[in-house]
Amino acid sequence: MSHAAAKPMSSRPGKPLSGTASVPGDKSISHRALILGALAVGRTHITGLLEGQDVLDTGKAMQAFGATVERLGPGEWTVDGVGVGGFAEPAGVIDCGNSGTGVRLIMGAMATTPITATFTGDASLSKRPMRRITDPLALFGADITAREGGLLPVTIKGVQDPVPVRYATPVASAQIKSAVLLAGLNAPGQTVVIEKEPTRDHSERMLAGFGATITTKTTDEGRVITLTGQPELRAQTVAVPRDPSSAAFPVAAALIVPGSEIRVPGISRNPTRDGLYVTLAEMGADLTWENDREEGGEPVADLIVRHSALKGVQVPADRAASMIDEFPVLSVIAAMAEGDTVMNGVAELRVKESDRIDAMAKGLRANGVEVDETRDSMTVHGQGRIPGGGVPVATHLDHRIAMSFLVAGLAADAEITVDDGAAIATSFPDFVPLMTGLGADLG
Ligand SMILES: O=C(O)C1=C[C@@H](OP(=O)(O)O)[C@@H](O)[C@H](O)C1
Ligand SMILES: C=C(OP(=O)(O)O)C(=O)O
Repeated sequence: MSHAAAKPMSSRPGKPLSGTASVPGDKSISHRALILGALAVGRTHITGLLEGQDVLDTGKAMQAFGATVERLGPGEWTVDGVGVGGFAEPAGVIDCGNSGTGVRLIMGAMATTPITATFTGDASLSKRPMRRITDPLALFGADITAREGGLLPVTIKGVQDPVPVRYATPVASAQIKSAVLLAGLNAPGQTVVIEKEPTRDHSERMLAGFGATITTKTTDEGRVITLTGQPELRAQTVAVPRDPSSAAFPVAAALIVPGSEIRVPGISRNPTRDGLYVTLAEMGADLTWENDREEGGEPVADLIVRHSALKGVQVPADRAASMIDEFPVLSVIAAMAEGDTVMNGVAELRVKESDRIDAMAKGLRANGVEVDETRDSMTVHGQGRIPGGGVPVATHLDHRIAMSFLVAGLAADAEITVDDGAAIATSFPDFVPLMTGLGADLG
């Protein structure tokens, strides 16, 4: 992704949306399936893998560390793992492209093996904070150098005889938690992560699925996750469920385009990922869940969404982690609602692929929507309409900013343009055909 040419895109109001939106595999689970597959003994077989650039970059990295990663067909992959502690030293630099999850989890996975690796990424990833990962990895004994400010490129000299770590995450972040747990895999004894707010628990679920001993207890300190180090992970069959964060885009479009009704099958109902859906219900969204079931160790259901008259709400800070990637598109939905929507406790949005509070506020204002922001909150003054017709929105290599504004244009009074939609391929390569298949006018 590092040198992709800018790709201006636009969307405009049109007919109601209808049909089935089969969104791709979950990005978080896809990264973890490749990484744990690489650390297991035997051949892991994955179906429904997200073939977005972020995940493909993680697959390439696992190859560079000595695993064999092969594509059998669409979404169907195998990983022949090297076992915990079996990573080989990569011959070249590990380029994680646009992916915070990829780079941070892989740093954790290699830091307790006596090999050296250098990590880079694109212009967006190169601005994102890495000390939050390198600080706890240094506690295991890894020797780490970073560019000034704790930024990429980062070089990690993994430690031969790591010590286990007890670490309280300073911010709610599944990436920090997961990096520490993955490093703890090759440390003797028990590695403990404590998080005040629950964050997505895919690492815990999948580590248990691959045979690790891992427990989670809720205490006064928060969630205490304890992993017993040096397990033999055994290869698994992983069916990746569909991504609720990708589903948020067609769901949002159906809610705000008059006359729409769509079906979105197989959406995760994992409580660590469902904050957007809780919020939408409070706003008055017409959501019907059907066929509750389990897929790939995750609770899922099918969702039917109809266009709805929505009202603004207060989103509490303690819900932020469970919908952290959905705030950009929520701010579009909020603009189409009546009244103010206040999103609290969202400072982490400032260190994603872009400063998402700033990017959404500027793009919405340019398209006639009033927005206020503080360091860790954003308020959208909903007026039941988005005028649109603004100058092209700057997306800053951020897929979710691009998709959010393309959804906004479907319900705006006039066309909305983004300066660059190339980054959409990092998480949702078939976004355009999926949306046009529902009847949307965008591209
Ligand atoms: O662990 C993960 O797979 C992710 C965790 C979140 O990041 P943080 O841990 O930085 O909040 C999220 O924003 C990202 O898209 C995926
Ligand atoms: C923040 C995101 O991803 P990452 O941190 O993996 O780049 C995202 O997909 O919205």
